[in-house]
Amino acid sequence: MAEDLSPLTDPEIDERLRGMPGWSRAGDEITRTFSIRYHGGVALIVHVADVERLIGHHADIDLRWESVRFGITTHDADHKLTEADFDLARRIDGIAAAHGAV
Ligand SMILES: C[C@H](O)[C@H](O)[C@H]1CNC2=NC(N)=NC(=O)C2=N1
Repeated sequence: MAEDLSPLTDPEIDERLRGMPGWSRAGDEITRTFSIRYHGGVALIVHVADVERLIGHHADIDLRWESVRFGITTHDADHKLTEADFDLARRIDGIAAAHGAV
């Protein structure tokens, strides 16, 4: 899938985050932590991984007993933030909601 991997500017990043409650910027990645009990988190990750494989964009994922943290940046853009990161984040929000993660 041809995608625009040009790094976003700080104002563009801030503008996108304003419409994505729960997500925040940590350096050159965006991150969100969902509360969900362990086995729910495993199922959530499997679902997210399926979508990541389809879109060719992957998050760093931290699975714990009561939470799952996603961190996203674009490796191919020298680990800068691009539109692909926000696209994946929006997809994760929809999947997490379907799994009852908050
Ligand atoms: C060939 C493969 O699609 C690319 O290496 C993809 C894989 N997943 C990726 N994930 C992320 N987060 N950034 C990338 O630049 C990236 N590139």
